[in-house]
Amino acid sequence: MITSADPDSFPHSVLAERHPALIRQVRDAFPYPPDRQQALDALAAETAWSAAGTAAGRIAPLPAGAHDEARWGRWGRPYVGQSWFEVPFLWAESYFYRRLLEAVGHFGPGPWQGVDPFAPFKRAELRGAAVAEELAALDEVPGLPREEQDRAVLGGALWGNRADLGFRISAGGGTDTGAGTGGEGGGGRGAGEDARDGVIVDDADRFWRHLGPAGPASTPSGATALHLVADNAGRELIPDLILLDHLLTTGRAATAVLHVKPYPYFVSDATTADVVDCLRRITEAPGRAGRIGARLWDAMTSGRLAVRDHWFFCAPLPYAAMPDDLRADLAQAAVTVFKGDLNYRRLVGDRHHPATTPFASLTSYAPSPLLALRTLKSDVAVGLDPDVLADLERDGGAWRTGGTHAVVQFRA
Ligand SMILES: O=P(O)(O)OC[C@@]1(O)O[C@H](CO)[C@@H](O)[C@@H]1O
Repeated sequence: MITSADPDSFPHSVLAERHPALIRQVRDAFPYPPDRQQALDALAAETAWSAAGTAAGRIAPLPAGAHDEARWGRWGRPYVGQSWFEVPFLWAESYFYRRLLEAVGHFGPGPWQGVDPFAPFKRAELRGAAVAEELAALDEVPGLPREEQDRAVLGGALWGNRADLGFRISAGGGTDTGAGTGGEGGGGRGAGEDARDGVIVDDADRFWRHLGPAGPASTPSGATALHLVADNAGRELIPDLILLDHLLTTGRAATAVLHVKPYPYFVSDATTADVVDCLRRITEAPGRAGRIGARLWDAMTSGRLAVRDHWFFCAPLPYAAMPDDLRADLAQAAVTVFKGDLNYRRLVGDRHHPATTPFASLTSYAPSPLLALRTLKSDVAVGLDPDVLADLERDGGAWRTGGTHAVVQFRA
């Protein structure tokens, strides 16, 4: 199990550096009243790594009466009272976001109920020049041969995962709330970069073959719905929505389901409000993007594209432990696409797996065929060819955590 105990490890840097920076940024982005500021300060003190090289505080429970107190009570029983740095990394991060929302009053009651503390960063990114450029580039896609169109939309969704705002806090870019300038650094791929560069496992052809040219009815199960478990909003969710439009309009899927988070999470993870903001941004764009936006809007209003926000998507648990209702929902999918690093950690288990462990064996519990689209931003790596792994190790560098490499992994 991965923890943050080793001071030289990536998880340690997330807890000791990324989380305090995030608390400061959220505090600066809103005119919170004194009680909310004090709650943020208390969280910063509890979660800090002290100058003496030890954990400053111990994990506190949720306040009595919190709407999800029972659930977090169960999930946190082994960990409350311990050091944040000794418990599983996945649990610590997930609980940190839950506590941050508590501190800003997101769950109410009170005037800050429902206010997304990460909204200023997400909005700045949507207003940025990078999004405008990426939307304008869609005008060129219809001129490409069909296979290249497939590759372009899948590559957009894959590399869009590099544009996550939490990742940017430690990549040195910080987040930004300034109109027109937000979210320019550390984003997706630049013009002229081949979407296949840096892809260390590429099962894209198997995915397209599975869906079949004749449409979703030709998948082995006959299922016709494509499910996508979203990750970040903004520069990641826009290409995800474009991928869904592509799958619907080319007949690869009859319907689509987009799974989002029930509350703000991991800085920029998408909620229903973010889907609406992104859809509006696409719809308002000139050219082909605007037409795609209008189609997606129709698909949502007609029910061909559904949005769901199951509570399990913010749970600190691996997907192997998904509840029966979510399992039954995903079982209807021709394919479920899992986006991003955190979903990947939950898919295969947040553990120090040998990197050549087969992806299919670790995900055999999943109720439908699945495709993982992930840029590597944490230590977990599986399903690698031994030669590829040897090359990566020889080159050195932070290939596991730097967002420079990606995987497209399919399990039928
Ligand atoms: O799921 P995402 O958005 O691709 O990545 C989330 C992430 O940035 O957050 C964690 C650290 O906070 C890392 O596991 C991972 O790099």
